[in-house]
Amino acid sequence: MRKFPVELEVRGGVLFFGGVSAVELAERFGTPLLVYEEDKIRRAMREFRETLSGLGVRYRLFYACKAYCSLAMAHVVREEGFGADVVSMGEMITALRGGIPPEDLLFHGNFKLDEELRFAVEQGIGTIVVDNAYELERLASLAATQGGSRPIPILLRITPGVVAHTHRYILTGQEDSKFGFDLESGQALAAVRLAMRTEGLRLRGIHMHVGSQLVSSEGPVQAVRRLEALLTSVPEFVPEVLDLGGGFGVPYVVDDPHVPLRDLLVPVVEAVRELFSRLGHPEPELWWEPGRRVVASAGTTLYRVGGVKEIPGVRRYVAVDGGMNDNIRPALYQAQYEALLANRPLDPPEALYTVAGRLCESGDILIVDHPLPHPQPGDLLAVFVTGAYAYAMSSNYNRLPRPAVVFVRDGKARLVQRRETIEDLLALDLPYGFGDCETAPSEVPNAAARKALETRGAPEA
Ligand SMILES: Cc1ncc(COP(=O)(O)O)c(C=O)c1O
Ligand SMILES: N[C@@H](CCCC[NH3+])C(=O)O
Repeated sequence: MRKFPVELEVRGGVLFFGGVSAVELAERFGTPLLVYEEDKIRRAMREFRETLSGLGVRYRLFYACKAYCSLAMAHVVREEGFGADVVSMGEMITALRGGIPPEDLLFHGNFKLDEELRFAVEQGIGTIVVDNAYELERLASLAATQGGSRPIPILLRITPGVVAHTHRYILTGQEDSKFGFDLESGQALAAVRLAMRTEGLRLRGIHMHVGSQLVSSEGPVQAVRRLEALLTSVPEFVPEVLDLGGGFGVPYVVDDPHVPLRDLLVPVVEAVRELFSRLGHPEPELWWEPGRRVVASAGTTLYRVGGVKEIPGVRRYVAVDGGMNDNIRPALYQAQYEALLANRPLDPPEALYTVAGRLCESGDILIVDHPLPHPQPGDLLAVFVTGAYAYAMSSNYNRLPRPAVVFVRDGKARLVQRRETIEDLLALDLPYGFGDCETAPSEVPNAAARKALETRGAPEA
C-alpha cells in the first residue's frame, strides 16, 4: 500500500476512522462528511503541553478557533486545558457556550467591532490583543467609560518585519502587513509608550505571529531577536507575557516534511531566554496559539464519487459531491492533498486522476493528477488532513449546504454539526415586496449573540 501523510486504519478491506468504518459513516451521515478522530486532536494538544513542560518554561496555550470552531471542539479544548484564541463575536460566543471560561479567551483581530470590544470587556475576556492605534484609542475610551472596574489586560500585536517561509497569503510578520504595529517605523514603540500610560489598560506584553504552516522555527526566532531594540528603548517595560502566535506546520502530502514539535519550539524558547537574560529581565510567560497543528491531521473529508471522464491523451477526471465550498484551500493557496478510495483502500492505483469538485468554477479542483484505482460512481473518496481551515472557510457558493461534521472515538461516531439544509439557507431569505418596508423587522446587530449566551453551558456529552 502507498504511504500517506497520516496513519491509516484498514479493517476487512475498508478504511476506518477511530474504530468506525468509513462506509458506515457515509451511509449514516451522508457525504460530503468531515470526520474528526477525537483522539488525534487530544494527542496533538497533549504533545504541546508535554513538550513545553519538558522545557521547563512557564506557558499557556490557546487553541486558534479559526482553524475549526464548534461547540464540540470548544468542549475538547476546555477538557485538554487549553484556552482559546477567538477573532469574532461568533467565535467568542461559541467558545463561551462550549464551556471555556472568559478568562481563558484571547481576543484577536485587526478590526474588532465596537460591539465585540464592549462584549469582551463586559464578559471579562482574559486578554485583548490590540492590533492598531485606532483600536488602542477605542479601548482606552471604553476603559474610561467603564470607570472603576478592573483594568483591561492587553497585549500589543507587533509586526517584526520578518518574512517567514510559507505561502504569501498566510504570511503575517512582514513589514507590509495589515496586521499589527510595525516595529521598524517606530509605531510599535509609540504604542508601547501610549499603552503604558493609558489608565484603565494593563499592558501585559507583546504578541507576534509571523505566519501559518511554518516548517521551521527560523521566522519566530528572528522575530524574537528583533524585539531587542524595542525592549532596550523602553527599559521600564518588562513584558510579563510573550505570545508567539501559532503557525506550526503539518504534512499534507507524503513528501511534506514532518517537523517534530520540539524542533519548532526549542529554538524559540532558547532565543527568548537568551534575549531576556541579556536584557536582565525575568523570563516572560510564553503563550502560543496553535490552530492547524491541533486539528488538521485529525480531519478527513469523505466524498461520494460521481462521474469519471477521460480526455484521451490529456487527463482523467473524477467528480465528487463537494469541492471548493467545503475546502477552498486548493483554489486559494494551491494547497495539496492526498486521497484514497475509502471503500477499497487496498486496491492498487491504476492511473492518475484529477479530483474535481461539483461547483461551477474551472478552478474547483481538489487534487491534480493523483494515483487512484479506476474510480466508479458510488465509490467513497477520503481526502486526508482536511481538519483545519476547510469547514472553517466553507461557503454556500452555488447555494450548496455545508457538510456534516462527526467526531469519532473508540468505535463510536457522534454527529457534532448537522448537515446544512436548503431550508437553513432559505430561512435567511425574506419575502419580496416593498409595500411594508417601514414595518419590516430591523435587525439589532449581535442582540441574538447576547441571547445565545443566556443558554451558555457545555454541549451535551
Ligand atoms: C494571530 C494568530 N494566531 C494564531 C493563528 C493560528 O495559526 P495556525 O493555524 O497556523 O497555528 C493565526 C493564523 O495564522 C493567527 O493569525
Ligand atoms: N486559512 C489559512 C491559514 C490562515 C491562518 C490565519 N491567520 C490556511 O488554510 O492555511
